[in-house]
Amino acid sequence: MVSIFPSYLAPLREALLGRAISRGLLELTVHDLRAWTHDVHQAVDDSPYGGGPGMVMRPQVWGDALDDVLAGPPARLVVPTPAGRPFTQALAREFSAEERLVFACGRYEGIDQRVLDDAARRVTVDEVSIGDYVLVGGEVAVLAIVEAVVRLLPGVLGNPRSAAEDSFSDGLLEGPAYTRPEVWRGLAVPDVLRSGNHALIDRWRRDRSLERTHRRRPDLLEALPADALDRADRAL
Ligand SMILES: Nc1cc(-c2cccs2)n[nH]1
Repeated sequence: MVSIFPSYLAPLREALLGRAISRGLLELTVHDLRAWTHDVHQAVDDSPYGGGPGMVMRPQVWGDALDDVLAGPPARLVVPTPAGRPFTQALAREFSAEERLVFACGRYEGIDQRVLDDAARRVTVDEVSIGDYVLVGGEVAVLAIVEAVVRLLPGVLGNPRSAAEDSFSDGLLEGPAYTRPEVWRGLAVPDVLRSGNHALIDRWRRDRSLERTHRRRPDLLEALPADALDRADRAL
């Protein structure tokens, strides 16, 4: 990763991801973009051509940084931006199959477009958005993207079934989950979950997923392939 706030990416070395690094399941290197500045002020941005608010990140600095960081084994350049294509679970899976990913953390007003155009001459460049809202910099987006990608790597999650069964894997939202105690503040766990009848439990869970998806994300239902819903699903 390349960022002007390298410490913003420190959380990637905590907990699950930290353990994956120490277990050699992945390698993480954070570079300070200012290492590639040449002036005494270490300027990384400048006013936008054509006027307008904010600053744009300078091509020379980014160009030199990416020349160095993209050198070595082939990599895919991921650039978080509100103007990017949506980052989805499918894209997370695609990224998790890559040998190497390089993340460029820019500021909201963006990196000079020529940096991405020049990089696209050598590597695949993915401008991705983690949602329709505006952050100040790309670092938070990189934290989210890296967590979504790394959890899919073999051996990272304790239980591989989790990644296979989490929300979006079957195209539906995850339904409600419960654990002990059976009754808490007068609220009881649905009886079916304590019935031991796993066919019934699976059906109930599927129904809750369909219900929740229909209510909260009807767009996901529309996007499902025709054969994804069986007769029992459609009866819901
Ligand atoms: N989805 C999304 C990305 C971003 C930013 C990336 C870089 C600076 S701001 N905001 N929102």
